[in-house]
Amino acid sequence: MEPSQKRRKVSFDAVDKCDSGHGSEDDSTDFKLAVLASLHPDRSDDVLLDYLLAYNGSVENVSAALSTPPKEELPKKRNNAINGVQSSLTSFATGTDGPTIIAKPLTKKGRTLHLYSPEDIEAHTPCSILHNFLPTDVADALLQELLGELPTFRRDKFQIFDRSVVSPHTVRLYVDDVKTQAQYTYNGGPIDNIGRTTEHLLTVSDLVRVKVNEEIERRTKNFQPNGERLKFQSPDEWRPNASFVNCYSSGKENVGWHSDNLTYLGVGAIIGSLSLGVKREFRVRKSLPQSDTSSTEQGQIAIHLRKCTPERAAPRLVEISEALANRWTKAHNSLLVMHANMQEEWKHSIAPAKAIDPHPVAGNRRFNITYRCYKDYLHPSLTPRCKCNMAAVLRCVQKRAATRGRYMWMCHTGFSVGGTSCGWFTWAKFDDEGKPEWAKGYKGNANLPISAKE
Ligand SMILES: O=C(O)CCC(=O)C(=O)O
Ligand SMILES: [Fe+2]
Repeated sequence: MEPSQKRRKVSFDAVDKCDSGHGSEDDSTDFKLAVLASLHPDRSDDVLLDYLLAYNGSVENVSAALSTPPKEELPKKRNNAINGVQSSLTSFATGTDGPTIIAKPLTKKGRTLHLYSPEDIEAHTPCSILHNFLPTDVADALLQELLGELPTFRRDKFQIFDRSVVSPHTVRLYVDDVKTQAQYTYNGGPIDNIGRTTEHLLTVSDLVRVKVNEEIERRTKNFQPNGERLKFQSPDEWRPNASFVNCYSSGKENVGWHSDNLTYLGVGAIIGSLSLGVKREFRVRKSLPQSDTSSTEQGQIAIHLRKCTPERAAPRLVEISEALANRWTKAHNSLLVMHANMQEEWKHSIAPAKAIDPHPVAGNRRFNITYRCYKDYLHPSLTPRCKCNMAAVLRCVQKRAATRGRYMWMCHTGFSVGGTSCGWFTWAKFDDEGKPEWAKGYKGNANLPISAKE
């Protein structure tokens, strides 16, 4: 079969469309969830998943059921509740002095494992979190600035099949060098509200740069095999030059399961993600290849993007409840670092919140500023173009066991409103430092085929 034909499967990257423009996905369940989340933003992912299972995966039937007043009862099919128990992973630690990496998944499909301490988070996910990151006045100034910027934020619009969908939160991309970076595209078209990095975004960018580089070093030394860089991880300093800013203006606003789009970030991407305003729950889960036993996903892990009080730092097995979650110390100002391979192997989301504690300045809003280091050698003027003559997008295969971990360039036009994909794709080649063939200093292809047979 021609590679281009394989790539026509629409489910391949649909969640990307629902997540403000920087995700990737190749799981049809997630694709369906993304469509449903867009159509029913008032329902949580968990509820939508239950409905999907109950209606045998039919998006149409779920949507009809959810739209029918009075609310249709959910047919009983699953007996495992989505929210099982919550635990601190500290209670699973093996008692060694150094950080512990757990080889076996601790989560089962359908369970949420809550991580409260930074130690738990970094030992069990490719993330590290720092609470109270910025000096208070700096955080406040940035928050005020972003509140002033809000009228320029937009909802992403994209097309799934013949349906137009809008993202369940608003976004804006800020770049340091408008002249060259304004050419970035999204969903196969130009981005019409790219802004120049504002004064406070720039001040904070420098603080984030220093901290993220320290965290990369710590991560590499303490958690990566032999204390070395991962394959494709750049040896260069991480220098943010763009920030993708998300605003969730109420508890209903959310972002569905996705991994961030690698097109400009490149392979082994690292992201510094700063939260301001209302606390919200961040969920991560590892993707397992489709051939892996009965389950294709682990249960999800919820990272609390807020400071925990000492008495909550290591709860043992505690029944889950929204009330418990809402009693955590209100914290904006946490910096989450998503390390190399997170985007290739994990997905993340912000689930809708049933209740939120308003923030004294932001009200019901939460901002998330994802500082990104867009590579000059991945500028759209340099990357491959599809048959529509549009800059292609870079994706990593997460699901298919035979090609998992391989990167590809592919046409993305099919998801722009009114657009049709040409179906073009080609496997991508990078050296061990994550550089493509056309980059200065490229040292040869390390991304060899996993399987001889394509
Ligand atoms: O709001 C967040 O914390 C996550 C945002 C996100 O996933 C993204 O910008 O890609
Ligand atoms: Fe993301």
